[in-house]
Amino acid sequence: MRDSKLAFKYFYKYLKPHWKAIFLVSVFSLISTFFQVLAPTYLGQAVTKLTSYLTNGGSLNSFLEIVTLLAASYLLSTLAIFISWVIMSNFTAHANNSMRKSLFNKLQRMTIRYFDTHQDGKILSLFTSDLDNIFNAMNQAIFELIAQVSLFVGTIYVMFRINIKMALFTVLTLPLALFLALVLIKKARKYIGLQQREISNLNGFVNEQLHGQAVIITNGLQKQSVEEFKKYNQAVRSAMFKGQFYSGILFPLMNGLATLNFAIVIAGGTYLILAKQVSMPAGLGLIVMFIEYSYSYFQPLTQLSSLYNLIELALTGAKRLAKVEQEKEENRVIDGQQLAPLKYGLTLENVSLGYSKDREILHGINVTVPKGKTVAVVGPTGSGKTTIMNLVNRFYDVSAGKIALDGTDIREFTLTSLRNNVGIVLQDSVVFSGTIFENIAFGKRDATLAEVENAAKKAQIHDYISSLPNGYETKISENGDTFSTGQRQLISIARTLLTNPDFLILDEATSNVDTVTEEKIQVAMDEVIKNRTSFVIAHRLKTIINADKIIVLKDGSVLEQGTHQELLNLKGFYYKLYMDQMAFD
Ligand SMILES: Nc1ncnc2c1ncn2[C@@H]1O[C@H](COP(=O)(O)OP(=O)(O)OP(=O)(O)O)[C@@H](O)[C@H]1O
Repeated sequence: MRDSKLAFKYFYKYLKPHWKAIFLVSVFSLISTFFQVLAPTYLGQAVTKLTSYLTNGGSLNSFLEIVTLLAASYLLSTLAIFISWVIMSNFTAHANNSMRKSLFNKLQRMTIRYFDTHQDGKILSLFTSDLDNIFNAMNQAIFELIAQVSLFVGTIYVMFRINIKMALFTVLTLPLALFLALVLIKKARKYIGLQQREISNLNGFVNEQLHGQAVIITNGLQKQSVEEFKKYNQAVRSAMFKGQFYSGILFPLMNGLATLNFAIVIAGGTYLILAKQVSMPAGLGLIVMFIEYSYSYFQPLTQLSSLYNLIELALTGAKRLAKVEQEKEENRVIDGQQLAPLKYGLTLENVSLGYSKDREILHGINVTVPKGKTVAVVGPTGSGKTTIMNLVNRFYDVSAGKIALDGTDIREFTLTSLRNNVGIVLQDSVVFSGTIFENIAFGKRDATLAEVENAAKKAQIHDYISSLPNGYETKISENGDTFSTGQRQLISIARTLLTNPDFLILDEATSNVDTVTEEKIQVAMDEVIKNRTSFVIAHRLKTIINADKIIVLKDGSVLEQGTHQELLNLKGFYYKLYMDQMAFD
């Protein structure tokens, strides 16, 4: 129930600005219904007039007048529908646009924890299936709901005004129709919600598989992958079948009941004529009129039940989008301090972190990175190197202790000023679709070509870019095929050099690149850390032997620290790590 409230609130928020358009759509749909309800009375009267004219010489002119009114009713009803559709298509596109914009903006403000804990495919589903479902439902449901409900009420009212006995014959099957509609709609509701969840799970799985396709192929895991996929697909199929069955079966059932109703109306009308309760022309007119009415009060039941599927999908989508809107955002510390140029450096004081409450990853870390110095963090995989980087950039906040820049807790700076001054070169560097120029100038949109070239030269990637036929204007495809992993890191280093951050975190990617690129990365790294305060997360120890200080991390605690030589002299854990790597090289 609370979830439905959430969905309605969501719709209210995005439809409220369009209240004038919704009002106009309502007015025109009511006008259309009015003429639709009026038309059968003209139809009945036309039959009565025609029968009178044929049997006892009634006036042909009055028959023609009624036929003209009948045609006018149909025309005006269609015109009103047309106007509603024009208004509606316009405002629903606008409302959907605002929803899409808000979702994208919200994602920009979300914490990294959200992205760590939600699969990409599921997030993508919000844009594809959920927003699409909402758009489809808004387009069809708003008009149809108003039109069909008013048609239902209007038809019943007019029927009883015209002839109570005929009206009673006509509504004979109504209780059964309502009962069936309610039972089946309840069932459909359950399975359509399930269908959405299963589709989202399937999307998440497919997305994950696509990302890991190379691993799947190299390990010959295609078969397992297909087996796993079958389970997700089977779950979707099962929910889809039940959802579609219960919502789809309503349509033929209602049609069947409507046809049965025609027979009841004809029988009822014939009885009234035979019992001499109405004249033959009036009776025939009533039969035609009530067949039309019988159709027009069953039509809303049929339409609403087929709309139900659409509405349910939209409500489920709205619930999910509303929940995303409620997600915790990054605390941007809007009223915080601005970070001034670094004077002393960075300190980690007794820093602990657990991504979850029950498992601490870092335990009381103490590190100082003096201004202009390079501190390298080394340690076995899973020791917490990347986690430290996540903390300095405030992707996550410390569970205990404090990280300070020039003595001020980094939580006191505005997030923008902190992030503008802390540059990051990730191990798995990302390139975006666009030109190479745009990719390097990503953090400094107003950079000139000369500045971009200069950064690329220092990052050892200029020669490669120049060798491409379109140079800096070369378009990079979405998955960055133009560049190898190492080259992507060089692009990322060039990007960082251009923004010239005060403090740098560099997660080196030398572990899976060829020796030539490795050397280039080494030169680029030396260039980017020159005269800069930096943290280097090192996987290959020979890349950081010149660091001013090396922190050796093991199981989330600092085991040893010192210069390369000091640590070798210790003959401890670092010494062993280094010797192992040298032997391997
Ligand atoms: N977002 C996260 N949520 C929960 N646990 C995490 C998250 N990121 C890392 N961890 C856990 O924290 C521990 C330290 O991970 P981290 O990535 O910091 O290690 P690392 O030293 O950088 O490893 P590697 O050398 O393999 O990159 C690991 O046990 C990992 O499972």
